[in-house]
Amino acid sequence: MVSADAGNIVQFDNVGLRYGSGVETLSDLNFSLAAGAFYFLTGPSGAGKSSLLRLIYLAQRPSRGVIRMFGEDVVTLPRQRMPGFRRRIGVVFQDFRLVPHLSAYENIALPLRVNGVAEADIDQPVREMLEWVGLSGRANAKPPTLSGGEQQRVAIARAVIGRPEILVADEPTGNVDPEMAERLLYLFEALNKLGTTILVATHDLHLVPRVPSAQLMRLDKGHIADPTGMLRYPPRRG
Ligand SMILES: Nc1ncnc2c1ncn2[C@@H]1O[C@H](COP(=O)(O)OP(=O)(O)OP(=O)(O)O)[C@@H](O)[C@H]1O
Repeated sequence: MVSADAGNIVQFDNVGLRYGSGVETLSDLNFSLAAGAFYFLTGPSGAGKSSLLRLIYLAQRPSRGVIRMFGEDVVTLPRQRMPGFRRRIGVVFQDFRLVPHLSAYENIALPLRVNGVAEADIDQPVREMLEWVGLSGRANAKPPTLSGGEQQRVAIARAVIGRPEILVADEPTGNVDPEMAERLLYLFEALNKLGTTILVATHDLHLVPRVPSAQLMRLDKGHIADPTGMLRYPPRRG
């Protein structure tokens, strides 16, 4: 039997998030993200974009509701299964979050080392990633000596070297110039064409038309505005 969420990589049912005892930061979120699609998440400052992304990359549990990732309920997921789920989700941050005393090469290799990949199987994928993001010549450079755009490309390479099924990026172009922002989007688009689901939170609405296939999710005061109904499940077929 085909379940209602077939084809969805993320599904939120009546999800709410409250920090402390205040009002809910996110309320009544009901949406799904289709595997292989490209989404922009926009909304004013404080709307809850980063909070929503944290729920998706499993850094935060909701206060209520059900979140399914890859078809499984992650709210009740046993703790020991979390690392396995996290490996399927790549994350890119506005402030890069690279390890400053490690070279670009070592930063990109880090997820493989953490996951216990044999040393002999590390060099080739890291070199391929460096080439893909156009930084083969900067392999030995440490993050403080790299430009913002270069650091973000290292961060993207690190996020995708483990071949995640979904890549979540929180304002990834916020600290780079417009030309570099375009270049980063091009990388996200290329990944998407290879089948990776992409979710990019951004203030910058200029980026949206740059990806003609992308769908727009707008968050306002903790609610998702979905005027076209595109985000509802079951996903549209054909
Ligand atoms: N860890 C936290 N503890 C308490 N409140 C929080 C926490 N994280 C976020 N908030 C609050 O939740 C609301 C939404 O914040 P969030 O960072 O998710 O919004 P955002 O849309 O990403 O904003 P911005 O675009 O400015 O980054 C804000 O009012 C913020 O102060």
